[in-house]
Amino acid sequence: MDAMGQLHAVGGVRPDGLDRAERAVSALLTAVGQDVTDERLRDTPRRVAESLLDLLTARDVPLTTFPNDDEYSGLVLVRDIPFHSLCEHHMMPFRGVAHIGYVPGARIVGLSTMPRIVEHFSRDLQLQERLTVNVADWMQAQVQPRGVGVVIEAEQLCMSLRGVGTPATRTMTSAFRGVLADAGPLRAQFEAGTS
Ligand SMILES: Nc1nc2c(ncn2[C@@H]2O[C@H](COP(=O)(O)OP(=O)(O)OP(=O)(O)O)[C@@H](O)[C@H]2O)c(=O)[nH]1
Ligand SMILES: [Zn+2]
Repeated sequence: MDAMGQLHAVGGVRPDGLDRAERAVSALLTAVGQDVTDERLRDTPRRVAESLLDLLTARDVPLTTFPNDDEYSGLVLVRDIPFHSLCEHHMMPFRGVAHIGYVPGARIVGLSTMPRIVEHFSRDLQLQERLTVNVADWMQAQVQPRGVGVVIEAEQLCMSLRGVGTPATRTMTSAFRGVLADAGPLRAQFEAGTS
């Protein structure tokens, strides 16, 4: 992160990264019994390598804020931000929605920042809990609001499609900072707006 609060890629392609990833996927598929010389799988290692590098390469997030000249002191809640990420245990997707609320201090933040910051931290091998905390801490550090609340509701496909096998089970995680960390009218408004 630079002095302007802009975030830069956490993943990314090294010069020979794509070729090495493609060879590694080819070896992996062979090891699990697939015939990668068959025409139908011939391009699959390249596609998988490109997909992974795409999913794991974060994009920069410009930080756009404006002076809070009107002294807005209520809750700003951006809800139902769709996202998907990859779990760090199985590299299977988890996906759902994020709700981000904040109470402005001296500055208000451009609303499109919220989906962008969720996407930024989603492009990594993640845990739902860490993703939630990453977003809350970034908002608190960069926007310096009076308070922040982040709730994420997601389905972990590693639980739905394999392992315990519970499709449609959703996990909710939350992180609260500043005035939203304590019980009170603003927190109650956040809870009402996200339920
Ligand atoms: N806390 C947390 N756990 C997660 C997340 N994503 C996946 N998990 C869990 O991580 C655990 C990994 O368990 P392990 O026993 O090491 O791996 P496993 O044998 O593949 O486990 P199962 O998924 O239960 O079959 C499982 O309980 C998953 O449900 C997440 O975002 N947060
Ligand atoms: Zn998993």
